[in-house]
Amino acid sequence: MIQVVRIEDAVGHPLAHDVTEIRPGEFKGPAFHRGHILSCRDLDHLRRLGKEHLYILKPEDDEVHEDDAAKAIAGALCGEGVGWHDAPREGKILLRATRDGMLKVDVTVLNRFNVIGEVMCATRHTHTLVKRGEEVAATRAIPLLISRKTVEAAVSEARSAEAGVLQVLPLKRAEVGVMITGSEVFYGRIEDKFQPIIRKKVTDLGGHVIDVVFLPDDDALIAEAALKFVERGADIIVTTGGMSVDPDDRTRFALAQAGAVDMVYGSAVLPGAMFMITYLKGVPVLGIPACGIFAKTTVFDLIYPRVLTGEKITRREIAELGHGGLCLNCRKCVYPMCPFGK
Ligand SMILES: Nc1nc2c(c(=O)[nH]1)N[C@H]1C(S)=C(S)[C@@H](COP(=O)(O)OP(=O)(O)OC[C@H]3O[C@@H](n4cnc5c(N)ncnc54)[C@H](O)[C@@H]3O)O[C@H]1N2
Ligand code: MOO
Repeated sequence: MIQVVRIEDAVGHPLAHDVTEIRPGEFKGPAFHRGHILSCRDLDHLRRLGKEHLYILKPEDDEVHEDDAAKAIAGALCGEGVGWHDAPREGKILLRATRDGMLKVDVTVLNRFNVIGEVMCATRHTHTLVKRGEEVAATRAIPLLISRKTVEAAVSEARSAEAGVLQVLPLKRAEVGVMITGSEVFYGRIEDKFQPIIRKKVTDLGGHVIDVVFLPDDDALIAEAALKFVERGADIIVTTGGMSVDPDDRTRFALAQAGAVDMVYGSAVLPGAMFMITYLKGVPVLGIPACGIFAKTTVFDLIYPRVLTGEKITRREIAELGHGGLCLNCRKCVYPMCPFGK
């Protein structure tokens, strides 16, 4: 139950909720905290905040205070690698990464949770790379007193996500084998431009390049080199070039001959329509088309971190990249602070 009283009559009573003050460009936050015992000295301050009345709360059994609702739903939303340590502020809880890694949001369950009404959770995009301590989401109840049934429905919806609606998955420090294909590079007709690009992308995400091998457009040699990397214990193999439509583009055929399975060739992303991912004796092999030497960011940057979390990439995961998968080729690339891959 909520009772309204004039602020003068609330003196000596605890505040029912945080009272917000906003001074543009200067401050936004609680001027008074829930539980603060109101004194005469507070009255002018409250009037400056536009408050002439306050609530006295007497929650019924079937009602929950916003702070308690926020704690219940936050607990239900968090999976591994996500948590919070601060008390609710103005009824809201900020959820943070408790380790470095990739934020994974169960968007389907998040949408079902937010459709319930009277509760909300706003998140960063799924698959964003985050550092320990960074904000990943925030959640709260909308009313000051919310029905217990609604909180229970929200908690149960959030828990329907097996691993939690929000997780931060650690990235494997991968040992990566790199195969640079193309007879023009192998025979020295042109200088290789791929090696430094791949090395940087691998090391930036904590990986180590085992070796870089150069190969002509020859099925048998490409197949043999890939199998050798598997034998040498590579966690991931990256191949470059030879991914499009001419007869010398052999990489995907060579890998199939080597025994690679679950191959997805072609992606709903530009740059990177000619991308390939396949699995050779369980080792993911990522084929980067030659656009990777021209464009700073490609489908590789979207998929590679996911592979480092151990996610199995199928046609479905590649297809889902189509929405938001068009890079605008900005003069100065600011990825990931742009719509690409979101
Ligand atoms: N008629 C069509 N042409 C192209 C298509 C298509 O569908 N129809 N796809 C285009 C797309 S999309 C891309 S991306 C590229 C993909 O090319 P490939 O991965 O097959 O690359 P290559 O044919 O082997 O080489 C293309 C170009 O890049 C140079 N290259 C390759 N590797 C290196 C390297 N390590 N260092 C320096 N330069 C490299 C190569 O010499 C060629 O000039 O195809 C489009 N074309
Ligand atoms: O694989 Mo290519 O992007 O579509 O240039």
